[in-house]
Amino acid sequence: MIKFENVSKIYPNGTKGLDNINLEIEQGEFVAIIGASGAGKSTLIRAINRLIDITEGSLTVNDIDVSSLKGKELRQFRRSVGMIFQSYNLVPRVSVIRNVMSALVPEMPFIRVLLGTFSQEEKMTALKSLERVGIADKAFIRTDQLSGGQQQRVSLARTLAQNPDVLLADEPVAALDPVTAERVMEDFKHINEELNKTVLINIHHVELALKYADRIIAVKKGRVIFDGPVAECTEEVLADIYSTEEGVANESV
Ligand SMILES: Nc1ncnc2c1ncn2[C@@H]1O[C@H](COP(=O)(O)OP(=O)(O)OP(=O)(O)O)[C@@H](O)[C@H]1O
Repeated sequence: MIKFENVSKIYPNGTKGLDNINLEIEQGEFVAIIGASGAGKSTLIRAINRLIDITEGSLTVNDIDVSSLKGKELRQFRRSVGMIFQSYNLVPRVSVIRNVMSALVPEMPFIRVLLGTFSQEEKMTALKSLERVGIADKAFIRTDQLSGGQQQRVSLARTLAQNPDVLLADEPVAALDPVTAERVMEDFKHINEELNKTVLINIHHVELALKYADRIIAVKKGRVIFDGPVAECTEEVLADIYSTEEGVANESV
């Protein structure tokens, strides 16, 4: 379980990124975090694997106090809470399978990703992860020869290969065309349902959030202003989420 208790984040310049967040997310949930630009979505998701430090409150993942982790413990923890970024973060000039295998060896030196040898078992694990997202046939192709959607699926396979309990994704489909974005969301859904991984996606596309997630958490000015099942996230709720003092923001629903 991921548990936020009275969590706030104040950035060094005084901006309040999170303002007294209280949340409980059970293992196996598929949660979409929505909200206007600057609402605090990235801050919330990045706090979970300590890419940012919270300034108040308590944040635990499976009873581990995230704020207290250091060094090796933190690195180990990050293997159980995988992160997928909008920009894929892959090594472009090596094969797809090498990118995936790099997740299997903690702190693998870059040179081993490029040139190193991998065991048969490592290869099989990587291939299984690629199969899970439907691109095992691309395993031996250079990563930079794949489309954006395929690269995002490699990134997903790489994270899966480290066998995390939780998958965090920060705008994973923002750079993709609508059809490819749906395909990647379907991959997340299968992984969530078949492997019981918790999935937390921070996403601008409300229609994708409503289609694939089970639970919606909406943030505004660092606060949770809606938390409930998709069915309860009505037009009125959405209008409130994206409303500004001047009216409904253009980028909204
Ligand atoms: N490193 C930082 N230093 C200072 N303020 C920051 C920093 N990162 C984010 N903020 C501020 O914290 C608030 C929340 O930002 P955050 O990036 O979490 O929002 P978001 O909902 O993810 O936005 P977007 O959808 O545009 O990515 C914003 O006011 C932002 O300007």
